[in-house]
Amino acid sequence: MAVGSVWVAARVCRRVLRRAFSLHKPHSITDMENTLQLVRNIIPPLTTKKHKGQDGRIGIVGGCQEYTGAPYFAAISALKVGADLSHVFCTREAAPVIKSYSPELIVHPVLDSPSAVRDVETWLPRLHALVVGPGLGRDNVLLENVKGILEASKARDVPIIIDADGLWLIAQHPALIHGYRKAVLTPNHGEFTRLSDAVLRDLVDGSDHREAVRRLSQALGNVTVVRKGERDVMSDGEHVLECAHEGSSRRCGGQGDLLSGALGVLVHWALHAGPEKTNGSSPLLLAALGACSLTRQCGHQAFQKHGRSTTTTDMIAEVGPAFRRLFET
Ligand SMILES: NC(=O)C1=CN([C@@H]2O[C@H](COP(=O)(O)OP(=O)(O)OC[C@H]3O[C@@H](n4cnc5c(N)ncnc54)[C@H](O)[C@@H]3O)[C@@H](O)[C@H]2O)[C@@H](O)CC1
Ligand SMILES: Nc1ncnc2c1ncn2[C@@H]1O[C@H](COP(=O)(O)OP(=O)(O)OP(=O)(O)O)[C@@H](O)[C@H]1O
Ligand SMILES: [Mg+2]
Repeated sequence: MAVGSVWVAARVCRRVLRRAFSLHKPHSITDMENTLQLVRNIIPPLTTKKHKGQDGRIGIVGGCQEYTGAPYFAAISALKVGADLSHVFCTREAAPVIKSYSPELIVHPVLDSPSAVRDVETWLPRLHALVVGPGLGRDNVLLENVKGILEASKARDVPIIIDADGLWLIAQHPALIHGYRKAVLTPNHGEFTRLSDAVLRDLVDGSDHREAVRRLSQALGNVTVVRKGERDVMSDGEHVLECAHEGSSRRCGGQGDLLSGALGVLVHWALHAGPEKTNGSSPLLLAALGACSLTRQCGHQAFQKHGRSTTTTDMIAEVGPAFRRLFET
């Protein structure tokens, strides 16, 4: 790209960011640009010196009789963002279906087995992050196994992203995640309401999303909470970030799964980058901001091409170009 067009791209990006991100207290435009620069800072360089796996080995826990698409969307998104290996831990009957969607994924048919916790535990030392919940369903046997997987992951200090039916489990047993500083919860509107009803004693002003998210995070012992919606609002109980990056008006299923898979990789990168790259900011909040802006950019680009017929598969095809546009120009 010519120097002139690099400059124009950077300027366009800065303008987009000015509109897109805001911090809890009024901050200058420079502050916002700095925040995006911190997201860029955590992205590992592509070099010839690495071995397979170094840029991320991500596990997805989910996939059952009813839902096979959600874990696929999360797992393939993790790969497309830049992870090297993506594992899916699902039920026996979901496994051949998920395998048939893509040869890129490593699929373990263990989630409904009596040895599920041990089976996943043997993989934990090799995983950089676990995304729990996409397409998990609400079967009690599976949820019991997931409780054990969460305990084993915490004991090993593995970063955990909890989404979808994983959040259903947390709403019933908040202690499972309370105070775990390497956890990120990604509720949609309904999931956020369910969690707040379960965890918060006093009512929160529903119109003040920032305060509602901050309060929920605090009540859960400062786990990072990302509330998805017209604007994505995220907090670690102390700081609040907001992402209103232009997305699309399509609300087809699976977009949250794309976000959770992308977040798995970005959380690993952010934690691995170290404090000198994140400049004292919460690595999990930076990862969340990155995943939200990327998902919305994918929606925007896919919608420009496909309009009303846009589906999550079209958005996944945009992950590469969207990533470049946001983080590599
Ligand atoms: N292709 C697939 O396999 C997909 C599977 N999915 C899975 O489907 C399962 C259920 O996820 P859902 O997101 O449908 O969760 P829910 O079953 O909690 O919600 C069902 C629907 O009810 C509505 N709703 C719920 N609570 C609401 C509230 N308080 N206010 C307004 N509307 C509310 C929402 O429209 C929501 O989509 C999860 O395992 C999820 O991962 C989704 O990820 C979509 C794609
Ligand atoms: N009203 C909206 N306007 C613009 N973007 C939105 C809106 N609602 C959600 N999004 C974006 O869509 C993405 C997925 O959020 P959504 O609330 O659809 O998740 P979800 O319901 O968990 O999805 P899934 O169907 O995968 O379970 C997020 O990046 C979010 O920013
Ligand atoms: Mg969801």
